[in-house]
Amino acid sequence: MSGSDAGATNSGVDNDDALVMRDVCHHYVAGTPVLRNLNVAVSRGEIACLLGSSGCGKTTALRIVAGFEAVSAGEVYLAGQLVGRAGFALPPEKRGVGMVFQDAALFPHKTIADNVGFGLQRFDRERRRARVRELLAMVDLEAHARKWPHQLSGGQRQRAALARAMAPEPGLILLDEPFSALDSDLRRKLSRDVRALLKANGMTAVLVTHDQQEAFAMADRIALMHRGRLEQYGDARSLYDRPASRVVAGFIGEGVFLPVRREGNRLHGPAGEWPAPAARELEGELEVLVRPDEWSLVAESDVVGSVLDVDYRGTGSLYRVRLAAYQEWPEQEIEVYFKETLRVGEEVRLRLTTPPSRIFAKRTEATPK
Ligand SMILES: Nc1ncnc2c1ncn2[C@@H]1O[C@H](COP(=O)(O)OP(=O)(O)OP(=O)(O)O)[C@@H](O)[C@H]1O
Repeated sequence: MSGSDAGATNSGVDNDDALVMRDVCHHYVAGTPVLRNLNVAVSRGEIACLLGSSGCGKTTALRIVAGFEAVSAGEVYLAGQLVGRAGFALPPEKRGVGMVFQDAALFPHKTIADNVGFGLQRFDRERRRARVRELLAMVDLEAHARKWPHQLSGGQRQRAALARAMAPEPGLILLDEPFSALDSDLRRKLSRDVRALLKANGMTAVLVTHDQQEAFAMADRIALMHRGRLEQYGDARSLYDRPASRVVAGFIGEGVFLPVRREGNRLHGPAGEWPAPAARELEGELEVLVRPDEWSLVAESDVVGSVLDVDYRGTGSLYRVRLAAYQEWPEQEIEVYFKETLRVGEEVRLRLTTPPSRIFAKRTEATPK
């Protein structure tokens, strides 16, 4: 494909989508795929997040969108325009994409104001000054306009980097682990602030992080990646409540997998028995995900456990409990969350408040983690 194809649009791509990654594949080393048929679309004004553990390919995906890496197969569209496919990659500077990196990457020998104004060369002097002032006010750094980057705190530098990326009003902002160098309180605050700023300015953004809390705090939709594949793409609630796979269930939130067995229309396990779901493909040896807040303490129950340890959480505590053998099921460790105070070693009687709904085929040695 020639560079002149860069302006081509594709009728199959929704023009409301700021970004479409369609069946994107990538490898650095032949035979070792890093991205496998990745499909992600981001609507205009939306904040999306690529979430996953280290090495799952999220930074590679972001670099492909920015134009720093080419795809091996598949296509990338920005605002309906084809910008990447095998053998063709529109250069980064022609993509209208702003970037914020983990370490801010401000120019060390430019003031904060000059950093923010860097992408505004096409503006005349007065307009540029006014826009820089507006942006510095937006990220609450007016008082620091004449300082050098090393004179700012980490959080201030990230805000300056965001202002620099937003200055030319790009169609898309990419944020690569932007808060990972900051302490957890500041991360939380900055995630909220940055989301509010992006939303107030109608910006579209893609965030990369391995931190679920950050993804939940910032993103409208989260693409959970694992080993180069997309496991699920949806809002935080759907990932938490309705994980599409065991990988998602294990990555998002707390909880343990308990073994269960289907017998006819009943599920049997170490914490009782329940009606089985209709899905017939879930047969034989299965596992259910049980969240810590899905247990209740009861006076009467055959499900008995003893408290192993306590993680105090302020409004309540997360307890690790060892269930005694129940019917033919051996001992199991579970996590339970209660407001009640329990002592280590105390015996507890438990019941699941609702029948388990997140049911998966049991993982075997051959199943990827
Ligand atoms: N330039 C490169 N050359 C060869 N292999 C690479 C290169 N960059 C990344 N990889 C490999 O590609 C895979 C995906 O890396 P990538 O950085 O995209 O993952 P990630 O999910 O962003 O991880 P992290 O959270 O640790 O940054 C990893 O196995 C990594 O070792």
